Amino acid sequence: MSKTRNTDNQFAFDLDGAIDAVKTPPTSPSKDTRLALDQTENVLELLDSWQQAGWIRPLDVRFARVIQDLSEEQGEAPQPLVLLLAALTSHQVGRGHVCVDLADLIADANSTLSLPTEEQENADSNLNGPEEVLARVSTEQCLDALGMALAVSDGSHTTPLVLSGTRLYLRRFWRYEQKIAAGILQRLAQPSTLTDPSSLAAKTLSNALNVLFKPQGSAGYSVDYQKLACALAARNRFAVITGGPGTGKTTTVVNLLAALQSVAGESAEREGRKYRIRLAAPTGKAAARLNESIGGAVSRLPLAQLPGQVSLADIPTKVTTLHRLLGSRPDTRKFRHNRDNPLLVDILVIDEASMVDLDMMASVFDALPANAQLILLGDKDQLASVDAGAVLGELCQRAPDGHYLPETVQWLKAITGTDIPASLQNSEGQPLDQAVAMLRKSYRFAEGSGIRQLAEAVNTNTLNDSMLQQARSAGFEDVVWLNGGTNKPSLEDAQVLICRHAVSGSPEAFHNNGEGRIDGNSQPLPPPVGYRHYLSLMQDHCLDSNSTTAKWDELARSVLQAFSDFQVLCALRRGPWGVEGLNELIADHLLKQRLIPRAEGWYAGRPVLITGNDYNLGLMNGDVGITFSLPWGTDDQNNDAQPQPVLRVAFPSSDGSGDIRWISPSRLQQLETVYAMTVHKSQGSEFNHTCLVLPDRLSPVLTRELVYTGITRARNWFSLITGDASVFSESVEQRVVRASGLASVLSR
Ligand SMILES: Nc1ncnc2c1ncn2[C@@H]1O[C@H](COP(=O)(O)OP(=O)(O)OP(=O)(O)O)[C@@H](O)[C@H]1O
Repeated sequence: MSKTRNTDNQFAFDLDGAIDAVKTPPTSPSKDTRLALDQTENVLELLDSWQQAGWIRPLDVRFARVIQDLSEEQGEAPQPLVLLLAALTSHQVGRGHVCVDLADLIADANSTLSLPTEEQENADSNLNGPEEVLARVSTEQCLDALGMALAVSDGSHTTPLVLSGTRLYLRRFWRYEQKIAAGILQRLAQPSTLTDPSSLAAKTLSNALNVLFKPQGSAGYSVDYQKLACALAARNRFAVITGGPGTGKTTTVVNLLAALQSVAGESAEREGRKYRIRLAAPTGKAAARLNESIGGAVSRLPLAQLPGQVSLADIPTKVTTLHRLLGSRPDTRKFRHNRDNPLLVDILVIDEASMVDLDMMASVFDALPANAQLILLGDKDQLASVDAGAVLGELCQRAPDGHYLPETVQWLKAITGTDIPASLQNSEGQPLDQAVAMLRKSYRFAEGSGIRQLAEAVNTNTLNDSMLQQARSAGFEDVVWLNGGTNKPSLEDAQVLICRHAVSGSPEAFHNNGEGRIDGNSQPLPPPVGYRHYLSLMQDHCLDSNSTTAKWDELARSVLQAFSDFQVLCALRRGPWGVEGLNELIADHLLKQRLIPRAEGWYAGRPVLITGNDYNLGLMNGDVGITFSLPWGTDDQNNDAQPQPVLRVAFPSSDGSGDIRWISPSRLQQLETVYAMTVHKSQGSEFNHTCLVLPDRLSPVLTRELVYTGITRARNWFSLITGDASVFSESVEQRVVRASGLASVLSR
């Protein structure tokens, strides 16, 4: 269809069906059926009413109005259906989708848009929902209307909306997707000296991998997936290594970097120059965690046995946040490093890549030199990023089945000596498949670990009665479903349970009272704890105004460490089962137990979560601090007065140095108390003991990915409290599917 300026009349034919449909809605005859797609005013009125009902954001309506204005400026009569689709596309981006697939929208508007949300569904509303408004509009009608609108293009010229097949994008997000796809494809197409197994580089790689990975003995895991992952990632300028908790992503990447430096050290072309490597993570918390684990892994490297004279200095151990790496600037989304000012780096490793949204990933590709290697690490099954996109999940969609081409299989055999299982081979595998590796064995959790079994069962949707029964009866040594025996506890009973558990961690509820376990290093594992653990440490210290800053720093470090031994996680924000309700409930209870001096405002012991990046203070979204009362402050109003205690919040420094930053509460802008944290916010963190609280009814937020992420935040102990026992299994049935075109662009 050619693009011409249109009048409403030209649309009459296309939209007849839609207008008709809205005049006689099939499902809700009592509603006002005049709101229709025949007039621009009607659609704008409808959008306004959806906004007033809280179904869509003011931003979504404004976007539709911008499209209207642009159309009018260009002498085009704004098309009602286009305005509606524009607002819905904007709404979907707000929900984390990259685009709207019109075919999905038309097939099932309700579940595609989640409008009205479950909470709003029960409200007494006379409104026509999208399902009713779009009933009998076909995908073709949408495509025709968009095809004729001047505000829409295929991306080849600048328009606010881009249509690609049946996917409708806001231009910005289409551009991000294109940039990422181009960055990946151009890297996958770059030739590598490692491709020829007889080359010096390939032989060095093979030798290095044989030093780094000793032959595996245990039956059933004779394939060393870590070694395969290293080989695949070494060969490609773009690679992804995915795996569940404790599958050795960090260990693998350290070995990979050592192997690559070996290759560089032996390379005549590089004259022995080693690669410039940077390590980054999306949040300060994730960066700090990698910082902690990577140092140990690097120190265990058998460097002396590696070819190429690799030294400790060649393997970085400092992890930075992506924002810092790219050079974020206050008040702008643009980074200091970009295409015109690329990063000075040969290899960039990004950990916890599931948390990286489309916007940030596009910025990474923008700032990366064209021949720099990018390696993404992460757990593909975790929740997707908070903002739009599910980049890692999409890139790893095919990872479980490998899809390795015959030439990849032969190359892997030559380099690693490993026979790739037939189930992972595919003569029609795609280029991206050849650069994605999945780690399949957990080294952190023992075979019998309940955390591991529960996480796997949730992930594969194979939860069964016997497993649930085992959790209820403390049959696992590390998992307990505290009120699993009650199908529908009263809110009061559940609240009492949550409070008690939050204080003590309920060791008595675990198998053998949580006694007698040993950790991976054969050391005794202390029983699970609750918040009393860190609060007692704070109360029992004997520091005073004569104590040095170093002593206070040391105390803050141990209190912060103790705080990370327990965390209540929940799915929702509002209501008694959400962070807001639970934070209040737990704080009140801790006050009653005299563990904190007050339950509101600022007080010693208050744990806080930073909820927005503050570049001036060097604090990042996700950073956790604990409030202390320090004895050496002075009254700001009266300099001659005796020193008064002052409140300061202790944050661990994000550079992994172990330093403590003491910040005055008045300087902190965006934060919340964090006795309870949403599972979303907990991504990238890990706690010795995690308690997951699920509400008394299902909502769209409760998904398999959320439950899996919640369980896998637990290192040693996991407890579950439910408002309704069935919500646990029912949540696992629901999936997060984000609309996006990245996988499809990459598979072309
Ligand atoms: N091949 C291996 N053989 C024995 N132990 C291993 C192996 N790989 C990893 N480990 C051990 O398993 C534990 C988890 O490894 P690692 O931290 O590398 O996993 P990860 O996937 O990065 O974990 P996370 O889930 O925290 O991201 C560590 O104690 C590590 O030393």
